[in-house]
Amino acid sequence: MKVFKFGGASVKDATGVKNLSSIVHQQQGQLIVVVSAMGKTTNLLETLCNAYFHQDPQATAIMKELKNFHLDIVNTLFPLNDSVYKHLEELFTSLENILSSESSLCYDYEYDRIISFGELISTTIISDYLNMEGIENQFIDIRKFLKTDQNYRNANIDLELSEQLCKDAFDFNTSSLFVTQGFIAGTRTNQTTTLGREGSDYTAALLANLLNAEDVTIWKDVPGVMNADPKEYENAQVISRMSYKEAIELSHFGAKVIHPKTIKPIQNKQIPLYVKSFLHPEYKGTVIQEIDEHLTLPPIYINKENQCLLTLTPRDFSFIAEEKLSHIFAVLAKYKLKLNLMQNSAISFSFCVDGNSAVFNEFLDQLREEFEVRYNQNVKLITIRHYNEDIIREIIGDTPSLVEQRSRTTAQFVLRNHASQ
Ligand SMILES: Nc1ncnc2c1ncn2[C@@H]1O[C@H](COP(=O)(O)OP(=O)(O)O)[C@@H](O)[C@H]1O
Ligand SMILES: N[C@@H](CC(=O)OP(=O)(O)O)C(=O)O
Repeated sequence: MKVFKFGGASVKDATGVKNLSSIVHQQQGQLIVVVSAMGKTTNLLETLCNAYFHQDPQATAIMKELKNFHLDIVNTLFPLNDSVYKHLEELFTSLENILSSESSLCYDYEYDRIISFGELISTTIISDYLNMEGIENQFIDIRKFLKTDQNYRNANIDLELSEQLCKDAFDFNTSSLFVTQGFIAGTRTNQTTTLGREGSDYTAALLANLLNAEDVTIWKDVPGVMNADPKEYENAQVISRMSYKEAIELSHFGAKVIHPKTIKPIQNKQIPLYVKSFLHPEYKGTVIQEIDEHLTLPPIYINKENQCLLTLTPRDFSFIAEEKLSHIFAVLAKYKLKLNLMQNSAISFSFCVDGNSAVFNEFLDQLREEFEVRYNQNVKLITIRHYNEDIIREIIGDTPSLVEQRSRTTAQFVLRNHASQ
């Protein structure tokens, strides 16, 4: 059995759905197709959720935009009397019922039940389209089988329970093709949860792990994992082979092409992961797998924008030692902020976190109770794996860095953004 994952970019319009259908059609044997919300639907649903939660009348207009976007795609793909319209209407009505009811006080809970409609709608359209094209498939509502705790917006999988439920649900004696949602899941009591933004890659990896897939293919709008984001660096080259370790490091440092949680489930079962172009399925793409021999990789360049560089100094001039550090880490954990770089001296601790967190001001207030806090907002963190001096010169030039760090394989630079200078 294989797992294919199609992201929002690959199913952003009717052509994308037809393209998915042609890729799936060429596939022989048992297959699970994991799909994300179409195009930028998740972002739109985030604005809908905010409007709903804050009782903003804009919600009606956003709901209309959501419907029109999907109906435009469906109108291009299906005849007018197709049952897909009824299926979509049911989903739109469920969402409108949520919007017309009073919200609970828990934003994250409301977020997950609203945001999940992106994937429910896309998979409904895709499953119906494949069936219409004669590619018989079974639609699975993954929320019933991929079980998590109640950590809404970044839920943790109950692997044991999910394995048992998924093995029953994905019964290849009943169908050789299943279509299901990435990114969303459910609690034991059937509340909807999500796995963290861009988490559909992770769903594909989890299903592959739980069901012992032969391999996983993530279909992207790029020809594979490249040595830089091709949108930022026109000479970017595809890397044809890469170890799990390299891939997890790249995604950790912010290469957006693979979600960071994707690698562990496939590495644990030694399942190869292919990253391929949905526009050119004939290209080889990248394979990520266990690689014993030493691979010489080109310099790989990752740019993480919108970072905040903070420097903390204890108010009483005491050392930044274990106790202080553990307090800082506890505050970071409390606000669910991920450290992207850190550096300390006798009485200061500097670190980068994503600067667009909604809890950022609260986080600062708590740190200020004990530390003097200085920070630079909107800086960028540049990571160069397998660096050499030439590439550092090419990428960084003589731009002064706010912080610089080098290990044997990785060089990192925190730079001011030109726009914010
Ligand atoms: N090293 C890299 N190699 C390839 N693509 C990259 C890299 N770093 C960032 N990207 C970006 O990742 C995008 C694909 O990921 P993403 O947008 O999450 O796809 P999807 O939403 O379809 O899953 C590409 O369009 C590309 O701009
Ligand atoms: N739709 C979700 C999940 C996801 O993984 O999307 P994509 O595969 O398009 O990155 C999001 O945008 O966060």
